Amino acid sequence: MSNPTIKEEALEYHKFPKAGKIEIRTTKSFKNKKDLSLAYTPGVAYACEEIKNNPQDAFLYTAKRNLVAVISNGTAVLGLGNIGALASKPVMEGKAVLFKEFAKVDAFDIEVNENDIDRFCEIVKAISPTFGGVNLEDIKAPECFAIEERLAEELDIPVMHDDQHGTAIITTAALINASEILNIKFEDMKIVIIGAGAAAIASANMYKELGVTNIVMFDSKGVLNKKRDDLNRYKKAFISDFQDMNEAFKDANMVLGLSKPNSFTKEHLALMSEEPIVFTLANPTPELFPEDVKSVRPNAIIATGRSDFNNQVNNVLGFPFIFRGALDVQALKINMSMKLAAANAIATLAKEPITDEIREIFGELEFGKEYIIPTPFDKRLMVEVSSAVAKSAFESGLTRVKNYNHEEYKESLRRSINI
Ligand SMILES: O=C([O-])CC(=O)C(=O)O
Ligand SMILES: [Mg+2]
Repeated sequence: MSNPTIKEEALEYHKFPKAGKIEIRTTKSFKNKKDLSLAYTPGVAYACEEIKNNPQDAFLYTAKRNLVAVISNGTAVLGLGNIGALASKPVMEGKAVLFKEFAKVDAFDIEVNENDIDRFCEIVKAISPTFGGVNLEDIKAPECFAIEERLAEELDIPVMHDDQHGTAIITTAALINASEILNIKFEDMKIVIIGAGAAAIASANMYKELGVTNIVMFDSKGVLNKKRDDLNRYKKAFISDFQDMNEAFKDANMVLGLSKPNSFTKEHLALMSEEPIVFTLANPTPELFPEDVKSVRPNAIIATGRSDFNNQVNNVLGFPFIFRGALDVQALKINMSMKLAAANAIATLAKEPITDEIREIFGELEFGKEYIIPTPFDKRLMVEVSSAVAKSAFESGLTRVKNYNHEEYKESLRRSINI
């Protein structure tokens, strides 16, 4: 990851003109004594009383309606590992920036010094009244699974572990389009997954929903198969009959890298089908760089998690818009149907001609091997993904709002970003 030019620039970026990347702004007029009496005492007490009598009114009188908590304990930060809560703060502030800039969602970053599952859940539950949604971030597996399951069950606001589902949704969108370009059916695919952490398990679960059955998964100790006696229940769900990497890669149609640099090699790629799908998503340094992939499989469909190559498969395409949609219908949960709706919306958008704005930033892009998913700057993501999520939440009966008009909602999203 060592890159001296960008390092200096990045540190300057974080430091000036003000330390960090976010600040709080007020949304109401606050100029005189009258404003003071409305915003603060005595006026504020009326809003408190309304909420006390009807908790639902918090969505009317407070920022809860548009506020997401980005919560981490810093145990699995990017590909940097367990760097602790404080050191994770730049990433969490970064997520708050993306929420705001891409989807107009307000987000507080909350770094929690707590690795124990029970205590972590208690902390999140205790602070949850503040928020309309909880985005769990960079929490290591397997703890992340129990934490998300419990919080999703016990809270009445949507909870999503971004590294699991944000990433899974994007890799699914990319897989949907890659398989269409290559004309391979999901049920005929052999998929190798390198890594068995949060994102890997969630991606594999979504691929099963698409109809993929032949998945072989590796963790840092090797292939997940019957011989292993050290697997937790999440990994056990993905044991296969394969014995090693060579056998796994033989004629495989896709490899999904969610691991670390060099966790598989060009020699492995050379065993794959002639036109494989190769997603090397370790951040910030991919398992293999695109030029290495191309050197052995020139016809591959390649994606990384980074913004400096084509096909950025990164959860930034998902979480801002998923929460936008979930917040707008006051969703109670984020279920599989909402996630699949998001993945399909992302996939479909890549097939639309790009806008002039995108052309100015990225040059010409056309649906195909070098452009399988939209860029994060595509404003239409907010319209398409958020509305797909909102509609699916409503149809699943998981919303507080009682009425939902899909076309009206889409129109309001378009208006809010002037497209
Ligand atoms: O932050 C990113 O680029 C994607 C992500 O969530 C991670 O790598 O943990
Ligand atoms: Mg993350």
